[in-house]
Amino acid sequence: MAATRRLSHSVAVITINHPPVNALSHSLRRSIAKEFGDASKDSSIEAIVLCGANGNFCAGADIKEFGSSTLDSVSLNNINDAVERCQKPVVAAIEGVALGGGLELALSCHYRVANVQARVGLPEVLIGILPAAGGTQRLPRLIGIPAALDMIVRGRHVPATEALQLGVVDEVVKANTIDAAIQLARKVLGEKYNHH
Ligand SMILES: CCCCCCC/C=C/C(=O)SCCNC(=O)CCNC(=O)[C@H](O)C(C)(C)COP(=O)(O)OP(=O)(O)OC[C@H]1O[C@@H](n2cnc3c(N)ncnc32)[C@H](O)[C@@H]1OP(=O)(O)O
Repeated sequence: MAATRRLSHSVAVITINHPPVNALSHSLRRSIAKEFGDASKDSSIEAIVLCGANGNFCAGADIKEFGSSTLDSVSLNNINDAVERCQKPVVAAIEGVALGGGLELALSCHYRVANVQARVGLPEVLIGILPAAGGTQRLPRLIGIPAALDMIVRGRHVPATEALQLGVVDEVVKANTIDAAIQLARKVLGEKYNHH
């Protein structure tokens, strides 16, 4: 399990890979933190796309590690804060599911592109915990308190088209989600340079 990084022109594409659903195990979190930190510091990289392997963005915290002491040593909160604070545009490319900590990671990105088949949600309530990696703050800021509360207290999976209407994602595409995310990142970069 690892996060891997490739370059598309000046956009780093970081792929989260922990089959089958890219659950955020301790070792995956450590790998994401390393790849993201390196990409943030690399002056040849102008923007970052985060995506998942195996047809999913990320199903959230690794439930199988709950109760183990590895939970906090590389916290998802620290990763999310670093993503949010990044000076380079960061775009999440969401395929399959972005659930729990997976959606919280995507919410920390500056933009989100989802495949039309994707689903997003904060199902923590269904297993008796809270979206404790920023979801209770970032989601209401993005879509308003009533809609965010509805998602948080029901824990339902929201289809991509509804997520677009709610404002959880910025764009929905039928195919080539990662390419669309790269394009959005390049568009944002173009706008940045046009303003200077
Ligand atoms: C204690 C404080 C911690 C703070 C953490 C910060 C806050 C974040 C919390 C969270 O993220 S909690 C987790 C939230 N996510 C979920 O609850 C998702 C649960 N999973 C599902 O809804 C479904 O599994 C799925 C992802 C929609 C996939 O469904 P599908 O029907 O396609 O496959 P399944 O047979 O259900 O699952 C396949 C396989 O994957 C394993 N798995 C699924 N989710 C997780 C997970 N979050 N962690 C670890 N493993 C997961 C599932 O157990 C199956 O494994 P096997 O049985 O095949 O070994």
